[in-house]
Amino acid sequence: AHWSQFLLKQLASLNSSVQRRAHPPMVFLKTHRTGSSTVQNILFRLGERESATFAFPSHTYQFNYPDRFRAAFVDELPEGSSQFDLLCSHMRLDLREVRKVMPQNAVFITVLRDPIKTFESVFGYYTSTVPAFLTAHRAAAIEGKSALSVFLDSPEIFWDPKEPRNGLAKNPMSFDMGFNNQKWNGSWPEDLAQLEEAFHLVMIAEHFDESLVLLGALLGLEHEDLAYLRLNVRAGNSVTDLDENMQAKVRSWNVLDTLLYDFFVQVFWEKASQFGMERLKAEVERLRAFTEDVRRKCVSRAEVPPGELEDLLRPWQTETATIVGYEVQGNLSLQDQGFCIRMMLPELQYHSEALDQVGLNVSGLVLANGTPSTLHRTSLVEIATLLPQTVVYISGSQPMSWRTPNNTHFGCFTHLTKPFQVLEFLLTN
Ligand SMILES: Nc1ncnc2c1ncn2[C@@H]1O[C@H](COP(=O)(O)OS(=O)(=O)O)[C@@H](OP(=O)(O)O)[C@H]1O
Repeated sequence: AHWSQFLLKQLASLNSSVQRRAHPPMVFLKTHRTGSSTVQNILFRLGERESATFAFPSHTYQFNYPDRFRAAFVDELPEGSSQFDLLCSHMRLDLREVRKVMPQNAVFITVLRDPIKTFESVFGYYTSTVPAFLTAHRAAAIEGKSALSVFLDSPEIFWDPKEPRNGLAKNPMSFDMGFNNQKWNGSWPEDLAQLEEAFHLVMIAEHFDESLVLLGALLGLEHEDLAYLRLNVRAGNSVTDLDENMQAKVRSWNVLDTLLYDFFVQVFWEKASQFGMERLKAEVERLRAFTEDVRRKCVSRAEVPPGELEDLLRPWQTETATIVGYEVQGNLSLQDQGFCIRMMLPELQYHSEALDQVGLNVSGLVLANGTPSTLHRTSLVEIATLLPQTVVYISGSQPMSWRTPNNTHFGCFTHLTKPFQVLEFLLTN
């Protein structure tokens, strides 16, 4: 309740100084395990501050992944908005469908990471949701070996290309970008050329700060907009060190991702040289100095294990990976607190606690009058505290989400430690 109240206050001050968007609309293709949550957090903050209209998925926090994106996956345009300004949730790209939703002048951005690091991270993080990985994990447990090395010894044994949930099991970045990720085919060069044309900037995780400077130049952003904390980081003991032999195996299993990455690294340096290499270097130094100050101001402790984090600041964990987070400094002014917390707020909490509060503010007033009819998207916790009588049920296919019976309101189980207790509470009240 404490945090929610705080965020509500923040919202009130936000609403009183609504700033219109000064940037072109934007699509950020959120690729998996590439640093994309860090970029998304920058965009969430920007969009929130400028009262952008987000194109959010109508269910949970991603667009029916791993299905290919369809315009129908997007929630309705809110009343009073003439267009979507920002789309930045996980999806498997379909350019034509995205263009149906976003304005014509939308800027397209994504981020790619070294394919070896990406695959190691995807494997470690999504072991239990990708069937190919899970089977290898079980086989390895019997043999007492590392799951990744068992998988890489003979990936084809574990990988059923017809199983849609195996999308991330081979060339995960190519999969997210909408390619046929199974094998090279004749349409690859053409698809790649099309992507190069469509994307104004493909950020490179290994040159993250350089990427941010280019992003800033593209969108006219200040250092304050670009300061960031690395989000969604695995604890050291969840990361598998790969020797050269393993690295070679990862590379050959993910040869399309290697092609994709190498191609866009080259495109990246072309953009950088158009910007000016000396200028880029100087800007990166300034951005780093500024970001260092912000970090000192905001963070009292980094790499905090999940068990020691506030619910609000605890990142989503998977069965096989521990994700660490941050503790916020005490003694900050309310405004600084709002800024710092947003910078460390994990994706799911940002969705449910900050962005959906635009609706909550309205509903808060409406609730006071006892008519919940305009209650907008909000978190289950808020509903539980504010409106214990509301009948909320869990939609069968999405165990992480809930919605009201008339389908007008939904949310995600995000920072709840014991979601089912809350559900029980709701049902018995
Ligand atoms: N700024 C920056 N630069 C480079 N790398 C970064 C950055 N921020 C996050 N990370 C690393 O990216 C991994 C998390 O990626 P995502 O947020 O895209 O993951 S997710 O698919 O949304 O779960 C995760 O990688 P691993 O720790 O190797 O798993 C993060 O450590």
